[in-house]
Amino acid sequence: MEMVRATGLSKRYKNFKAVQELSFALRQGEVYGLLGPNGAGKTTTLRMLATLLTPSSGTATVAGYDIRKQPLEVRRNLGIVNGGMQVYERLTGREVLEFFAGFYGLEGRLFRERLAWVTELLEMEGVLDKLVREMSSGMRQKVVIARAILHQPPVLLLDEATAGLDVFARRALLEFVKQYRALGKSLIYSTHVMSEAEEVCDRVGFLYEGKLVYEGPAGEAMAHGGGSLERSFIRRLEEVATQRTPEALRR
Ligand SMILES: Nc1ncnc2c1ncn2[C@@H]1O[C@H](COP(=O)(O)OP(=O)(O)OP(=O)(O)O)[C@@H](O)[C@H]1O
Repeated sequence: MEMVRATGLSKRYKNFKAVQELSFALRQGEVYGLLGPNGAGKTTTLRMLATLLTPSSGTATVAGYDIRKQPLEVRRNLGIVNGGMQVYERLTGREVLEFFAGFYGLEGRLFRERLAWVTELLEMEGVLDKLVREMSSGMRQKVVIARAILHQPPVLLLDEATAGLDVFARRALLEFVKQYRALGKSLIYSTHVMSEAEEVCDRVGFLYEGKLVYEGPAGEAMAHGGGSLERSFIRRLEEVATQRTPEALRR
């Protein structure tokens, strides 16, 4: 089953084409790596899927719901972790989660059950009663992820989720990705860190200047780079860049 289906998804900022005619699918129970260098259009793509940005053309479905016509249903079925770890500095982890749970109508016993669920899944016992302003980056990131999955969305979008994390927090994040997938959930994992993609992604798409220039199973992509996803990625992007360069400049 397809949990996300993008069809000709595009975003223009004035005359600049940030995302061009993107078509791809996220299947149930897989981690799809959206891989691209800075500025390739990863964040723009994920924000459109999460109904935080309106596409210029094209559309997508999330869990079968159209992002343009059914944004509320889309939001109910999706969680997104993007753009830093800003959370309310003066609240404790528990208070942050209680606040967000309200948006999903999770109260009383249901909230306590979900809190127990995320606490165990993310190993965040020590974080709940700490003030956000006293938390490390890794602890903050756990709160950010916890708030994105309190409603147990079938689709989770992670945008450069390991940026700024130390080795332990990064490891915890990667293990969480695998565990969330093991629950039958579907994830889009955006990154430019190829070693992370090698570890957690089932399929990958290479995004370059707003276009999908390669898509395939992670193993196949690695094989194109002699066993290295990084080599495969660089090779493909160089190929595309060369094709684009006028003949005269190539000589
Ligand atoms: N609001 C905006 N107005 C104009 N241009 C924008 C806007 N937001 C993004 N862009 C441009 O669109 C392109 C794609 O940006 P986007 O943030 O989606 O890339 P990204 O792949 O997530 O990169 P990064 O890894 O650096 O976050 C970039 O060239 C960026 O400068």
